[in-house]
Amino acid sequence: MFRGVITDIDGTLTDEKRRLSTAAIETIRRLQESGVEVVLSSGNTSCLLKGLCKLIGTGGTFIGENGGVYRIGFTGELQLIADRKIAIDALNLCIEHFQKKGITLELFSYNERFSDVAFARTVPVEEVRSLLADWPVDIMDTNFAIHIHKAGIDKGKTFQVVTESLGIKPEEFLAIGDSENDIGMIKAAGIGCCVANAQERVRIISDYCSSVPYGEGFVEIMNRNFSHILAR
Ligand SMILES: O=C(O)COP(=O)(O)O
Ligand SMILES: [Mg+2]
Repeated sequence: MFRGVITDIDGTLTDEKRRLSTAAIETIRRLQESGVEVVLSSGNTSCLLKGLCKLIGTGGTFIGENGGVYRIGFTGELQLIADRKIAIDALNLCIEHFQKKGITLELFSYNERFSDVAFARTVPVEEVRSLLADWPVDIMDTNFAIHIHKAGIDKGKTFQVVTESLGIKPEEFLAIGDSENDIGMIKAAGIGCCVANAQERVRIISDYCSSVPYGEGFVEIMNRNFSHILAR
């Protein structure tokens, strides 16, 4: 029986417009109140995640910026896994490169990030990847944004750090996501799941994929794995 759930947000708890599924929120609340530790794990910023933990009703632990930051519970201090100097240098190269083409990158929450940078998918991610091919950075396409961070930063690695603090083994967690930035945690958990709208490279490494997309897919997988709690 799983003691924890680590879940992605955009595309997993939300719909394609990033609107949170109310059914998913209700499911998370019932799991958390029944003693299952629900951890939010996202490319989003820590300030958004702090609010989501409180308003959804998790235990307060989250991973943000694709693994660049995390917090344990509601009282933990925000922890930084890596600073973002190299990410900013890489971003500046991209800004210059696309400006020459008359394209201005739309940055997401630049001032609220500590470890990565993120911008709108108005440019081909493969062009960003080839531009930065020799840089010590990782580029993540989450279907909602393009992220650049120091090489090696990953939700899966930070998940291992978080589980140690929580005293719950990674194999006692169910992980669920939709995009390439979730692959590390999906592989590291006891069971790795994805929603029906997941990228193909996520589906092929998942133990189980829901039959319906987005937040309803999350609920389907929770009902399947926590029926002893949710079927009541
Ligand atoms: O921040 C993003 O780009 C997507 O966020 P997610 O990791 O919760 O899907
Ligand atoms: Mg996602």
